[in-house]
Amino acid sequence: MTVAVHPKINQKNIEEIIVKLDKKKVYEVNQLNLWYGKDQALKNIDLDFFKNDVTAIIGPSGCGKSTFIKTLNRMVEMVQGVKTSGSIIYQGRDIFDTKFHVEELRTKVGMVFQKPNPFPKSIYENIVYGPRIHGIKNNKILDQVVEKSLRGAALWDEVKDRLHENAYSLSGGQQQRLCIARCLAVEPELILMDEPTSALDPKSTLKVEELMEELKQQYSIIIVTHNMQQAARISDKTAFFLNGEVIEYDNTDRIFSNPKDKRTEDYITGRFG
Ligand SMILES: Nc1ncnc2c1ncn2[C@@H]1O[C@H](COP(=O)(O)OP(=O)(O)OP(=O)(O)O)[C@@H](O)[C@H]1O
Repeated sequence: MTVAVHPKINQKNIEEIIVKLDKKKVYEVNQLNLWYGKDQALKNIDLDFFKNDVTAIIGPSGCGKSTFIKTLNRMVEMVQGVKTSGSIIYQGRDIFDTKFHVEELRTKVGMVFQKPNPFPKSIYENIVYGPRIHGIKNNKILDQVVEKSLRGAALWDEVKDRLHENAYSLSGGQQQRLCIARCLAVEPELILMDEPTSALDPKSTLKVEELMEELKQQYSIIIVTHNMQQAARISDKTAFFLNGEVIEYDNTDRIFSNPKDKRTEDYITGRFG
């Protein structure tokens, strides 16, 4: 028996279709628009993010990368005069639905910022802060959370003998991994990272990148980065933003080897940005 196959379907895209069907969507962004007062910063964004993928958001300064990532956990609403339209579905639930409390969303979706921002407390207290808020009081359990989170952030071996020292005594790269550990301590499902290595030296950057490889086994990660090599090294998918729009979204190897849009090509080859 012969099976009729559409001429545009070949072995390669059959494999891609199977992978897509297999992968669970974590976020579905539909026709998202965002305005700061009268200025529109995001325009008609349609993007799907998949479980256990690292997705990189790239684009020139001011194109809306940070605004977009801060919309995913509703942090952008802290800015006065912000208006949005469209929908963002997280694991089947509309994040703008009043029944989906923002605290619950931010527990499921952790965030790591550009500059390491530990609390002015001990390493230990930084990690247990979130779990304590969630009602964990038992010291033995908190000790376990601290060890597990620091191991998860590849920092345990470096700090296990100084857990009660102030977090500010750590190097910048260690502080950033502490912030990742603090994020892991509340057991998120997905981690948003806004240029997490831009304030770090190359050695610490490499450590955080290696850590992301580990983390993606368990978490989905969406990362904003200015660093094209970093996007190419660590991500499965890449979205290229320009002037608040998504110009191209595809598998990272395709974006970097064979972009469809001339503007993507110009950006990744350094012609602007
Ligand atoms: N709090 C704010 N109030 C008003 N406008 C803002 C605010 N934050 C960002 N914008 C504007 O929104 C647009 C997108 O900015 P955004 O910071 O999201 O870009 P970006 O791509 O992350 O830039 P960069 O790479 O420089 O961090 C810019 O025009 C910026 O001026």
